[in-house]
Amino acid sequence: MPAPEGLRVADVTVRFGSVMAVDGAGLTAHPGTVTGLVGRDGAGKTTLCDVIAGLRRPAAGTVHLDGRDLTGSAARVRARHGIVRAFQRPAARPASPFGAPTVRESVQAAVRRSDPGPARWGRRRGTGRDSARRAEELLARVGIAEYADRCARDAPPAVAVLTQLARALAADPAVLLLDEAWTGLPVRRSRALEVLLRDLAAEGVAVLVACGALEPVMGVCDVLHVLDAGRVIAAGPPAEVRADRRVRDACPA
Ligand SMILES: Nc1ncnc2c1ncn2[C@@H]1O[C@H](COP(=O)(O)OP(=O)(O)OP(=O)(O)O)[C@@H](O)[C@H]1O
Repeated sequence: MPAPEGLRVADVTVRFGSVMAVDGAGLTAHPGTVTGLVGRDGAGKTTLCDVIAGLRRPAAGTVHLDGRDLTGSAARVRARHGIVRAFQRPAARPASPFGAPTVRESVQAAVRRSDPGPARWGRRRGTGRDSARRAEELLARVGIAEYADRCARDAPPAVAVLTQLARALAADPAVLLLDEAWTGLPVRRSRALEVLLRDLAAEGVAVLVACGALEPVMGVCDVLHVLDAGRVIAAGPPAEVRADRRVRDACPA
């Protein structure tokens, strides 16, 4: 059987009024690799990630996963096929009569919600382990087990980012999208995050990380795509991309 192709995004265009946020951009993210999407503030990274996750409809462009055209699919359908986005911050929710959830409850809720569905039968999860145990594994995996009983809303920024990552991992992603995951992480946490992303890639996940600067992702990515004003101006191995003069002009180190 041929190896799965992973994520293929082509010719995506998104306009906000007169602003061309993404201008014919494309990228690939293969299983077993960590791919970086780098560009300065406003380059179009978040908008392109939104398009990939199905949270924003582009004016043009296509999104394929393993050869399957998901361009017109809703976010929940893409998630069932394995395209999972880790958000930077928890989504704002109305106050619950049961009080704000703890970090553990937040991850448990994601585990319970992540029914693989027929599209993904045969993938790793779905062994019948209970959600509580799975949540504990995920908390330990992202390194926040000691914060499990803290209120998720009041957790330190680094713990909030890692809680969102644990929630995304609960869905057993084939493609994991991380937007600005390094923001606010202390050095110890960023090193651990790098190791975790490499481990996920080694398990066959296609990891796609968006970052506002080159240096934080140089050591962890196999391939970088650099966005400038919505266009991909360079793509390739990190060292090659960093040496490109257009990249030095367009992207903070
Ligand atoms: N909802 C929106 N309405 C209008 N303009 C928007 C909207 N979202 C993004 N933009 C504009 O689109 C362009 C790309 O924004 P985007 O957030 O995708 O860039 P980015 O590379 O993720 O930057 P940042 O790291 O600052 O989020 C910017 O000019 C931004 O101001």
